[in-house]
Amino acid sequence: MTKVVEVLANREELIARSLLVVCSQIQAAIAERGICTIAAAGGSTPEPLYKLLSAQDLPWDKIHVFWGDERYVPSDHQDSNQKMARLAWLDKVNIPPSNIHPMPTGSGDPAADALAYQTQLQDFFQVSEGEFPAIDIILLGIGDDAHTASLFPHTAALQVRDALVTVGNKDGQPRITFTVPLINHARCVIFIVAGASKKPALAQIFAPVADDLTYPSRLIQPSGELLWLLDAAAGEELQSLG
Ligand SMILES: O=C(O)[C@H](O)[C@@H](O)[C@H](O)[C@H](O)COP(=O)(O)O
Repeated sequence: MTKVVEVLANREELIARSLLVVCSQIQAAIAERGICTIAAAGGSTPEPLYKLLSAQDLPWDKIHVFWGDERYVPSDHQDSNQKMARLAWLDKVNIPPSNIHPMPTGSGDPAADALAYQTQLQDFFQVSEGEFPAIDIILLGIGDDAHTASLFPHTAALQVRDALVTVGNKDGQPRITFTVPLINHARCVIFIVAGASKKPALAQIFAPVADDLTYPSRLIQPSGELLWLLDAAAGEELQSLG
């Protein structure tokens, strides 16, 4: 694993740097394999990045978009990560609809929808049961509680090691989420974190010793590249880490 921590002066510079990094990773994946697979993060931080991505001249027909997690709501719900990414980004670029792979949330059974997405991933990446595909880029954020994707502290999802996708739990509300092993098999994981509210969580995530189940982002230790892109409000005390 190669781990890089970059602290940018402010949120605007963080998003500008994130755009450069993501576009570079996309171009490298396409150059190497003719295709790029990228998993979008939810929440509010990445939205301005998605807006900038929508203005990029990229070979969208070679780019496949997945989601690392999804709230268990209809795709037109205000809380939908899919809806946010479509409005900010995917509705504005010439990407084939078949290149967009949203997490299903419509069956009324989160476990069934998680399994359905897992099957979609296995079919797309041509992997067998027990195998984990290497997604080129997985974008992540962290919560103030150090969760990432929908891997919340002290939830069952943190322990799942034999599935690609599972059911997350936020305060009793179901989510669909990538599992820790699927994220850790990515070629490149990029955390994009902004705001002073994330400082306490970052201190625990980067601490030499802390409880992984209490601070789930600690579990993200990919075999490939790990990039932490932070604004100073969140990461000023981590400047020297690499
Ligand atoms: O579905 C979600 O909400 C995200 O996947 C979640 O993990 C998010 O990345 C963090 O909660 C940070 O959210 P903000 O970017 O809004 O701070």
